[in-house]
Amino acid sequence: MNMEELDGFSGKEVFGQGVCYTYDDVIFHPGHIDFAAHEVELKSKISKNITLRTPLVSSPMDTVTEAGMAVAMATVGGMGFLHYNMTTEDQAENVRLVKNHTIGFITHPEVMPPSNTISDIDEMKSRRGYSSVLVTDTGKIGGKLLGIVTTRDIDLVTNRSLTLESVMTCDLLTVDDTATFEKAAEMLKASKKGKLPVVAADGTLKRLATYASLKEALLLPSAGAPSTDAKGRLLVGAAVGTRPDDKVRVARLVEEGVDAVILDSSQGDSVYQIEMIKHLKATYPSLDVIGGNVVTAAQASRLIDAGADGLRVGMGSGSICTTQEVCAVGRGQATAVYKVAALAHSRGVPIIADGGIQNSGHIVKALALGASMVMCGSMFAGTTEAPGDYFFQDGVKLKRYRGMGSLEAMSKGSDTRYLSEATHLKVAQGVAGSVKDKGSVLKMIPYLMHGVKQGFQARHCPSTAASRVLCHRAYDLDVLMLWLRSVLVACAVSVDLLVVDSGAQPLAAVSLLAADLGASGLVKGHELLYTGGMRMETRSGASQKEGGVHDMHSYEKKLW
Ligand SMILES: NC(=O)C1=CN([C@@H]2O[C@H](COP(=O)(O)OP(=O)(O)OC[C@H]3O[C@@H](n4cnc5c(N)ncnc54)[C@H](O)[C@@H]3O)[C@@H](O)[C@H]2O)C=CC1
Ligand SMILES: O=c1[nH]c(=O)c2[nH+]cn([C@@H]3O[C@H](COP(=O)(O)O)[C@@H](O)[C@H]3O)c2[nH]1
Ligand SMILES: [K+]
Repeated sequence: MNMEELDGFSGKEVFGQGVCYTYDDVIFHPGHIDFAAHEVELKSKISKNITLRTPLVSSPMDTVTEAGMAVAMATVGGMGFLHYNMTTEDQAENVRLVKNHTIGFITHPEVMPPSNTISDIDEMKSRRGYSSVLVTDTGKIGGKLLGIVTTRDIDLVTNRSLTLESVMTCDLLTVDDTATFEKAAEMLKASKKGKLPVVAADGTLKRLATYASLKEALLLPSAGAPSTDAKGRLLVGAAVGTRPDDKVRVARLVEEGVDAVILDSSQGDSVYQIEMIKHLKATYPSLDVIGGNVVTAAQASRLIDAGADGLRVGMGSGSICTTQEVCAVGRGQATAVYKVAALAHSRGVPIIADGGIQNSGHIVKALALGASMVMCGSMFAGTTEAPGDYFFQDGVKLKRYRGMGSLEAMSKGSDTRYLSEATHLKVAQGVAGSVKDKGSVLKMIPYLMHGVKQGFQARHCPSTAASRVLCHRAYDLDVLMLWLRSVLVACAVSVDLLVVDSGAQPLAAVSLLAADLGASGLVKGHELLYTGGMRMETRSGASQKEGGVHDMHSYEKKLW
């Protein structure tokens, strides 16, 4: 029995044909299931020194990741990367907000000064959806707390030009800022109030606990532990550029405690980026620096040589990207991930598959093809946590989503990056548009991850298989040998017991070495990939069509 008798093809065969493929072009063969989906462990590295429980990160785009998204991503075990289409001080402030966040509290509630009017709240409600505000002397968080205005204070008031000072409730139940989440939850429950401002000893407003935020924290669908640093603060990353000013920017972000930076470029293999990586690694040895974007082994190799702790892979695959159309460079994303991962794996550097993710199947494919982490833009755009206000168009609730290389994003702040120094011409490499409201990422991600676990279960990438004996009974010896071969390929170096009974119903038992114990499903998946045990094929146009919904008069696609 040899490899040729296994059905399908290895990654090396599929991606070595002179054609580049994307996620929808490839499909994996299922394996044999002998463990439950929830046993699949997806913890994985984003860079050499940072491991996340959920292998998902949000893209540094100005319609995707600011502090609110970064907090939510870290809350569910992933991580957010703050965009840098804002001043250094604003970005540093965003890092600070994430680092100071306590799960279950709202770190930046809506606050107004007492001189504002009820109509200001009406305007905020139509824009942001919130209908209560806290009133402080400065109109900001950190000011002295004076009162609260909720719907009950203003619903029946016809004169909307009255000041908040004249309608606010001043007799407030508050909690001091040293209180734990549990204490705040107890107080809210006992008081039956909806809002509990957190104040310092000097009466200044620190944050807010609400019935809804506590309920969310308590009832999240098995979110598990958040991503935290050594001090227990949420992890946060940030994007920066490769201009001289960006060195000053990184210095400020490091001061605020940023955990990793991404050098944000469509073509990371440049002298500018190599110089920046060397500078950052020499100046901040404990800061993880992620280079990119790259799509070839040669590009990856140069950035790894310069000292990159991780790499971001993808060029033109993003939903809002027009780089392949405008510049004629890029690569099909499945091929890019496979090729860069194969090189980076051999050098011990994790890679992030960036862009083109439309569903949980694409996440499975990215991870199974060698990525350790997946970065999404459009998937998380339009969620509650994404920056920007909701608006209605043709009765549909939408939020803006745009490429960082779109004219709209460039004119917001990154002009200097795009103006060709000699000609001062702007050429867009992305589009601006909108996406539908998707609710909260706190709800979306647990479902997405369960889909991914089912994918790894079907593909047979157990995280705990190493701790058990695998048994298989087959109706003939040939089929049994095929099964055995696939197990041996998957676990090539860790078998310590092998029994084959070739009786009427042949049976094989394999006991795997405990040395592998604790290896995640992802590590197992990569082992399968590089030993040829991950079997796959490309899909014809017709088979892709068959793989989607077809021949229905009408249907509703609901994932959870
Ligand atoms: N992943 C993808 O497929 C793509 C992503 N994007 C996104 O758009 C944004 C901008 O990407 P880019 O235009 O590639 O940004 P970039 O900042 O890397 O490059 C802009 C221009 O500035 C030049 N440059 C950079 N550092 C320099 C230095 N120190 N001195 C002189 N010139 C320097 C670059 O060579 C390039 O011509 C990023 O957010 C990126 O993620 C844009 C296109 C494609
Ligand atoms: O060609 C491009 N022009 C742009 O303007 C642009 N903006 C972002 N990106 C990249 O797309 C990724 C997000 O892709 P998705 O929406 O498919 O998740 C992001 O993570 C980026 O890698 C761009 N690419
Ligand atoms: K594209």
